[in-house]
Amino acid sequence: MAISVNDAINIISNIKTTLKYEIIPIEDAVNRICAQEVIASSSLPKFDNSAMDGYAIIYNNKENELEIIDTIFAGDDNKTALKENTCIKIMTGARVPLNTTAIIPKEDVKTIDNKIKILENVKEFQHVRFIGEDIKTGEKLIDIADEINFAKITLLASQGISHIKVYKKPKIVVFSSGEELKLHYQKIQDHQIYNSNTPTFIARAKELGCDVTFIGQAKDSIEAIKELVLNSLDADLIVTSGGVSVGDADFTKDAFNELDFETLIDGIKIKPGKPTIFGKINNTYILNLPGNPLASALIFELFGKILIQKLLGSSEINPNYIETNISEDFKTRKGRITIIPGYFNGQEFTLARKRSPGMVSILSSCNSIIVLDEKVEFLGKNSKVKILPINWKFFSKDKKDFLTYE
Ligand SMILES: Nc1nc2c(c(=O)[nH]1)N[C@H]1C(S)=C(S)[C@@H](COP(=O)(O)OP(=O)(O)OC[C@H]3O[C@@H](n4cnc5c(N)ncnc54)[C@H](O)[C@@H]3O)O[C@H]1N2
Ligand code: MOO
Repeated sequence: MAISVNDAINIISNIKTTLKYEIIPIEDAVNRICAQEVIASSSLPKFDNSAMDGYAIIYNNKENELEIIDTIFAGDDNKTALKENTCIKIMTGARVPLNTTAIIPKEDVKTIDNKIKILENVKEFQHVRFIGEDIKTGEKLIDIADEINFAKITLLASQGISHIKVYKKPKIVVFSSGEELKLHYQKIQDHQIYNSNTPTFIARAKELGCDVTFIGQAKDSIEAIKELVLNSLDADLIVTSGGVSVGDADFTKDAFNELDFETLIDGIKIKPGKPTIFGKINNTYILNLPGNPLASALIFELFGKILIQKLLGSSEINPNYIETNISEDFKTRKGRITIIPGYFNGQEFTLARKRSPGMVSILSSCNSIIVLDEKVEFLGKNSKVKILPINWKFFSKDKKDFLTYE
């Protein structure tokens, strides 16, 4: 029996996973989920250092002419200390000499022979970068289940960490069933269509960080589907599409049932994609999406992505949203929660017009979805909506003014 969207989300969010880990170079860790805590073993800066090319001085000497007694470069292990009315020439990043209480940028002094005279106002401790002001020893830098991105790699590298423990990528197997389907590289006849779902979910699961295998296309028979499933039981997740409905050739359900399939979801009260099935055989989860391409892609965006976040080992499993307004009036039939794709241009969200569940044309020009409550019948232009981003490298073909605020 079909269950509510919230119940489906709860079931998926609470599945048990057995995460395996591996230790990899940090350069390869981008988009992976961290399987260890990372605690800072050294402070950053490691020592008080200069933020400017200039002169290290004793603040109270700022009105006097100061004799240049030494030069320190970044990386020098210089031990010279400042004495009254002296200064030391210093480069950005170099450790400040003992007694330093201000750095004077080069351009703010006049040099007379081997002395400097300061031309500008000086604040005590200006341009000194203090030990630990960025990172303190013992501070937690990365948590278990955090996703590693380039900026976390900055943290790791800045601590001299070369390898990191991450969860193994989940293994996902994708196949489709349907006698009418041929793969995109096969010859087809007039009564046949290309299988666009399998390449779609292979691509999407890869984008989302999974290790994906395509195992072929099942003929519409219980035996054929069983064989494909049995061959895939070392995977964490099998994603299939088609064969979930009530047609005379919809064998997927029967095949699963003959394989001790534990049903966790048998239909979701949502439009499109109601006949979605989710369950497991042994330790392998199975997401059986409807055959209709838009329906299956939208269901994958809403539920499949949560599932993959879980299988990746991420702690971020709750879809987040952006509030914006819709660009035009919208009418719908109430009664079922509806997923609608559309385009958010940074200011407003425009709902896709062509969005029948069997279509393929629209998602390629959408960047987000909304999930509308079953009570909604009408939304006026400028009504608030909550959009869930699909893929966000948020650039635009149009030039946008992101500098001016009114
Ligand atoms: N009597 C009823 N008929 C249908 C119902 C229903 O409740 N009662 N539900 C409809 C809904 S909703 C959906 S969704 C579909 C689900 O059907 P299946 O999952 O069994 O999928 P198929 O029948 O195999 O295919 C549906 C449609 O999608 C095309 N398709 C399938 N696989 C692919 C693929 N890999 N790539 C591209 N296109 C694919 C297929 O050719 C069909 O046009 O059932 C409704 N019927
Ligand atoms: O899943 Mo069906 O495509 O709701 O129309």
